[in-house]
Amino acid sequence: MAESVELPSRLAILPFRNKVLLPGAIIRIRCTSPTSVKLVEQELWQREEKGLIGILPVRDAAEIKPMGPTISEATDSANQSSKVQVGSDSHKLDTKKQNDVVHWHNMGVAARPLHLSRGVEKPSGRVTYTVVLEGLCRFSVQELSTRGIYHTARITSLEMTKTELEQVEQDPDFIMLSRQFKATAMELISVLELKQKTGGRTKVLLDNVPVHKLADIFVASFEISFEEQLSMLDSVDPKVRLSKATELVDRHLQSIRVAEKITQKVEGQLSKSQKEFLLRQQMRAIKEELGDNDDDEDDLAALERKMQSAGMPQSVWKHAHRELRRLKKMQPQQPGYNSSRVYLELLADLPWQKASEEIELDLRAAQKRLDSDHYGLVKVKQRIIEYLAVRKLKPDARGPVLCFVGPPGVGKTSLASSIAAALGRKFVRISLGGVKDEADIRGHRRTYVGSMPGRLIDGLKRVAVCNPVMLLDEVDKTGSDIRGDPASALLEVVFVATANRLQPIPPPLLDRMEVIELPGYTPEEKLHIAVQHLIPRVLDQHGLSSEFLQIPEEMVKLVIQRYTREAGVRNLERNLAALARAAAVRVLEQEQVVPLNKGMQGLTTPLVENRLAEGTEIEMEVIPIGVNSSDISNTFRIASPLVVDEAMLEKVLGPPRFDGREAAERVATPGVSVGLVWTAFGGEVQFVEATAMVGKGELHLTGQLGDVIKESAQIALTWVRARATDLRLAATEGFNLLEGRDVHIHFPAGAVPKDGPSAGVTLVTALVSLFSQQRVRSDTAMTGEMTLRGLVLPVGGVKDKILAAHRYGIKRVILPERNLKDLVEVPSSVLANLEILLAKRMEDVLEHAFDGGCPWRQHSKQSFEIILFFATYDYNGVKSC
Ligand SMILES: Nc1ncnc2c1ncn2[C@@H]1O[C@H](COP(=O)(O)OP(=O)(O)OP(=O)(O)O)[C@@H](O)[C@H]1O
Repeated sequence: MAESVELPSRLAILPFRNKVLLPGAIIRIRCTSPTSVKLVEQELWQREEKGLIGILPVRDAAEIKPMGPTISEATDSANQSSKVQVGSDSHKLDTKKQNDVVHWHNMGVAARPLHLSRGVEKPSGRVTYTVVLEGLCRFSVQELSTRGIYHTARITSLEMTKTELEQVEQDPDFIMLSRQFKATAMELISVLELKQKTGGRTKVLLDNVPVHKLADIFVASFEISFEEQLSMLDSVDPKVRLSKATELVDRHLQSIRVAEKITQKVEGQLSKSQKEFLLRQQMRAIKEELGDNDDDEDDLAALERKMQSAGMPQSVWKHAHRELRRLKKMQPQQPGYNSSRVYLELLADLPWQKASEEIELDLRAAQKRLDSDHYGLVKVKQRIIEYLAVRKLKPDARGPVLCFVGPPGVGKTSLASSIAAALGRKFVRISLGGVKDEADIRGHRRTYVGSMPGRLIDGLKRVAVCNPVMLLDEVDKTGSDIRGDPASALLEVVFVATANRLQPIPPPLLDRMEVIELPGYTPEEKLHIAVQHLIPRVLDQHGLSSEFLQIPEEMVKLVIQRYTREAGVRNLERNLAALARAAAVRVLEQEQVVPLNKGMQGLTTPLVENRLAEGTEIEMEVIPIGVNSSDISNTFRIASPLVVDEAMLEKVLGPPRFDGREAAERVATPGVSVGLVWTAFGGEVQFVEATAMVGKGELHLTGQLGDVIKESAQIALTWVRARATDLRLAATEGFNLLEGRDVHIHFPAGAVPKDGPSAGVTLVTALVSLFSQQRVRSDTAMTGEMTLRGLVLPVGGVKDKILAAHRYGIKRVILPERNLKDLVEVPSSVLANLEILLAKRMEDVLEHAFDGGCPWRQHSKQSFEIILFFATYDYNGVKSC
């Protein structure tokens, strides 16, 4: 609360439109206009010693009513040195057209800042200030002029001197008025105390604060009109002020009392309406007992109207109408009434006639759209364009279902939505993941209790047009069980579908689809996708722009190498989003806060504190007056954007998740080999661990494995056992591991399920490594199937597997010889970093997989040397031995 203050002779003036700040009041304002921002910047923010500013009420010309003395000024910012004289009565110096004129009150209140914070709005970079001000004392304006783009005023303080105050306090009228005011104020406090359980500290005020100040404080704490606020401000004479305040406090008190009465009355009425509700419920029950179904009849009539206007085709209408007639004859309590009704409601809700208007298909525009949404994928885009071309020539052709197959995050869904956009149709995605019941897609039979429409119908209802592009997401994830085969329901419709793998899609469904494979991306492709598509999109989604955040290519590469190891770009996008979120926080952190030396607590009055604490504080935007905003529009821009560096990567994304040393660490002990496999996540590097223990020669397998891989493991073990002699020769200490031992093979690949034959050579290599006790090369991964005779057979998904090897930093890949032709699909940038070794027989694989070549060939080399040694010995004439 304000102690007596010395005012300077000139104050910078912040105009308040239609609002008055009274002495003792506290107000929080947000300055956004260039004038007020400049004023706060220069008068408060940049000053060491925060000064005072003047708050002057103003009002627009349109609002003019007879009021106290005013000053008028044309809002002409060009007139930088304009001076406005203050007159004695109502002064309107209308120098410009009426619209531009604002009227300044000639009396204001000096205020001091209690709290000051600076903010930068994104994405414009506009600076704003939030200031908490405390009104101190009244002043009158002698002369108003401008300083730059804001106003200043020569002022005279209207604060009473100590002697004047002492004199007033002796005045019997003043004493009487004081008593009256205090009594009313006390009454108000008691009422508030009851209502809000506060006020204890307010009572203390009554005894400690001079009563003429209390008058302002009390009036400032509740809502009164602008006119009343002005008249309170104009009450320089303490007696006038006290009598006005008493009147206003009393009125406020009465209004609280009236409000309370109304609340009580409303509460009474509420219980009455509850009573009514109960009675109505009872009445309804009685009516139902009597079979008096007026309400239901009304409802059914409404349903019929809805059905009529739904535009159903004739055949559907016939069926629906028959159903409605049946429904009308039923009693609501009858079984089947509800399901029949829900069914008809659904029929009436479906978008039978509502279609998004198909735009004339422009293939060039479609190509442009696909190109602008997706980087690369040339063949895929080409196939889509062909598909669209056929649609254009024969719009009613039941074309094939396009099925995009590929690992997660390679753009399957977004390609489908680009197709919809190119056709000008709405897009709806229906997830089929986990659907086991055919009825989930097709819908239940209506006679089934709790029957529901299927996901397709649901999708149609959701999208509300009858010709959307429907994306059947994850067709490979539908299961089939005794309740039917969900895939068979899909045969009836034409859509775009996606799947991660082809294998689980039932052949009849696959037959109707045209499969377009989307392999994973190379690191270079990921970099392009990130720079051209993901970063701009992520920045936009977070309300940022490159003015705020820049992610250099080098850093994107690090994110790709160290934080992701996926075939697609989904995690890359997530990591970029994490950086954008962190940047958004930093941008907001630039909003600096200056807590001024004198804390607010000691200064505010409990009454005003209450208002702030209860969130009812006044938050007003200070109006721009006399300002041409272009003057300073670009003054406050973010100095420099935040540029992501390695330190920020670590801070936001954590320590690197992948470091390229994994393979070396895993194969440190004999019995582990590095394979390339194909999973639902695309090509993957998978480690196979083999170990042996005392047992009956059994094979144990663990990991998420399908039947085919179990068979591969059996073949591998048989093959290795058949070469037991060679291995025995090769093994140093473990050569008898094969006999009386159980073998345990583990695929430690977490939750990635693995089936298919391509781990055959990897399994053999792990076993040979175990039995020969030799480590495999950590820089080499292999793929391929084998027969019992050790013939290495080709495998599928070569491109994806080689991309995976590249992601893991593998340098050599052993590949079945007959897969050589598949290498044409592999980007040359990847091949340039890899040594491809071809293998025809299992021995070729082993030759490449171990450092010194196939372990038993090494062994036979050693034996040969020993034999030679003996021969030499013989030669030297030790025949006698
Ligand atoms: N070639 C590309 N160019 C631009 N953006 C791409 C490209 N490939 C993928 N994206 C973006 O990567 C994100 C993931 O793609 P999308 O959701 O289409 O993957 P998906 O293949 O459908 O994955 P899922 O199998 O998990 O459904 C999207 O934001 C998509 O726009």
